[in-house]
Amino acid sequence: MNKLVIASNNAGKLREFSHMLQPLGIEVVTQSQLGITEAEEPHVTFIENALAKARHASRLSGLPALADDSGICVEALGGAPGVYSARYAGDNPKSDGRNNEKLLRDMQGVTDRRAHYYCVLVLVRHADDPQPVIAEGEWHGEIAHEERGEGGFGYDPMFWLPQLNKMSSELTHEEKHAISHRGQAMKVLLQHLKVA
Ligand SMILES: O=P(O)(O)OP(=O)(O)OP(=O)(O)OC[C@H]1O[C@@H](n2cnc3c(O)ncnc32)[C@H](O)[C@@H]1O
Ligand SMILES: [Mg+2]
Repeated sequence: MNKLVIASNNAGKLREFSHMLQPLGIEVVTQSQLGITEAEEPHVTFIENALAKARHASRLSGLPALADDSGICVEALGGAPGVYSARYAGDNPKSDGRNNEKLLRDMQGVTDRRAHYYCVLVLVRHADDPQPVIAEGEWHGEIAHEERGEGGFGYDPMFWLPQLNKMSSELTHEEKHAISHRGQAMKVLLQHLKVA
């Protein structure tokens, strides 16, 4: 398998995937480059949404497809926004800026700031693949009291890493991949595929 379609329209994820996969000589094409529209994400679990996205892109492209479903889960909010992270402040249109503002508002006066990112990656070799390759990762930190930093995407300007004394938006690509939910999941996925 040397060509893959990435079943995502999130520019931040796509940047991270190209950093991770290009050095391995895997040719990647994005679903939007092939004119494939976004899949529905109607499910309440990350894994079901990731499978739906991967199968959709593979069916329409005829290629193996890699999907990522991810989000941030905040302890004090009972795990929200979770699977709804991309559309926390509404989906017309989805906006990282408005999501972060809403999260800051919802966390006003909350002292327990613990949160984790979760990512599940699903690779299907063909649309009806009965044995999708599945890998997951978690990354623990805290929700900051204000936004900071220019790197990353999504909730990164709010995700505080106490051990590093940094926001995840202040990490380089390499630093983020070494420890992030997506970096961990990718490492496991590549082990399954015997690529790395
Ligand atoms: O479904 P696709 O097309 O891949 O793009 P999406 O943005 O809708 O992606 P998800 O449905 O998986 O929603 C995940 C959201 O969680 C957030 N998120 C996930 N990983 C993140 C990361 O590494 N850094 C910052 N935010 C992240 C970000 O807001 C995403 O929009
Ligand atoms: Mg999505």
